[in-house]
Amino acid sequence: MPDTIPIAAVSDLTVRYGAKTVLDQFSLEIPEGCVGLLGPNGAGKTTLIKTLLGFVTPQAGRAQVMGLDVATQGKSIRQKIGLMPEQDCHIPGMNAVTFVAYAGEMAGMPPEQAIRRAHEVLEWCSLGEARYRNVETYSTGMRQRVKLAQALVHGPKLLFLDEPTNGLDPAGRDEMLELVRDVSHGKGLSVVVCSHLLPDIEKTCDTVVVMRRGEVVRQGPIATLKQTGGVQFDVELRLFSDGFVGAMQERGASLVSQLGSSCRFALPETEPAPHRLIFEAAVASAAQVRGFRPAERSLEDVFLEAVSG
Ligand SMILES: Nc1ncnc2c1ncn2[C@@H]1O[C@H](COP(=O)(O)OP(=O)(O)OP(=O)(O)O)[C@@H](O)[C@H]1O
Repeated sequence: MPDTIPIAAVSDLTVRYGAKTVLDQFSLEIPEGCVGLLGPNGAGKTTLIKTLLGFVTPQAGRAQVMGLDVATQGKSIRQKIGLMPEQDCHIPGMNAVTFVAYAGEMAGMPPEQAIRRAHEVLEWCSLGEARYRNVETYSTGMRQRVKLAQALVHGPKLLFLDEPTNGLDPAGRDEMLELVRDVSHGKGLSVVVCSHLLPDIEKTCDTVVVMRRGEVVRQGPIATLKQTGGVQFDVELRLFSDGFVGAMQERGASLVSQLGSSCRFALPETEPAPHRLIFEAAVASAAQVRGFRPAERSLEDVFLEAVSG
């Protein structure tokens, strides 16, 4: 369970579309901070977000966002959150500043305040110079940034971003990820990012929730999920040495992988002092060890393991 206060919590939630059950007695606490919501297509991520926003009515269970009940306080929730949807959401014929200010008014801001904030937030999204242009004339990168601006204009405490880097080139993607990181780590907002791009999640999020077929199959801080439990170590040798591998094996370790002079070993789970074992093997085989550290799995490994189980 997360050790921070949940920004959203659902318990025993069941959501069906007709005869199709998408979430079945689903429970989850989303911690504060920047959280990645991952899962294969059809896992139920969008349905969960729609339910949290009060757009989909569950058949059973409870859901709360920032302490507000989704069933009875949907409007208050929508005024306190920002949503950057996956699909375009601009209004044809409207320029960016008018559109973003309109989004602010829809969230309950007085018109003058909404227009002032629209200018500020468009400037922050690097759209200051283009703010009087119709959004239809924008490039894909600019459209993504105007979607972020409309989600931020009313100063939400929680932001939902659905595929924020969709369709962006590498430069646009970096720019968007930097904005997301700044929002979540520099401005103190909680952010939930839905993305299929695991590197994007690693660059922006602290924790992840992995869903599969309407269930949570992994959850926790990315750094913790990537650990191999301290049982595996990466050892960097000056030169690869069969003698060193043999000496490690004699001490109960096994070679997991090798790339050039880098070797990954699985150590006995009961090994109390991995560093001593590595030094002893180096001395016994006259190999030069340049460094070693507990091995980490990639987020992709964590994800694949979670969704294939
Ligand atoms: N309005 C709807 N009516 C019927 N079925 C729906 C509806 N919306 C979603 N579904 C189905 O519910 C399941 C979960 O969909 P959902 O969009 O929540 O998944 P997702 O994890 O967000 O997927 P993706 O990554 O593809 O966006 C899918 O099988 C989808 O076809």
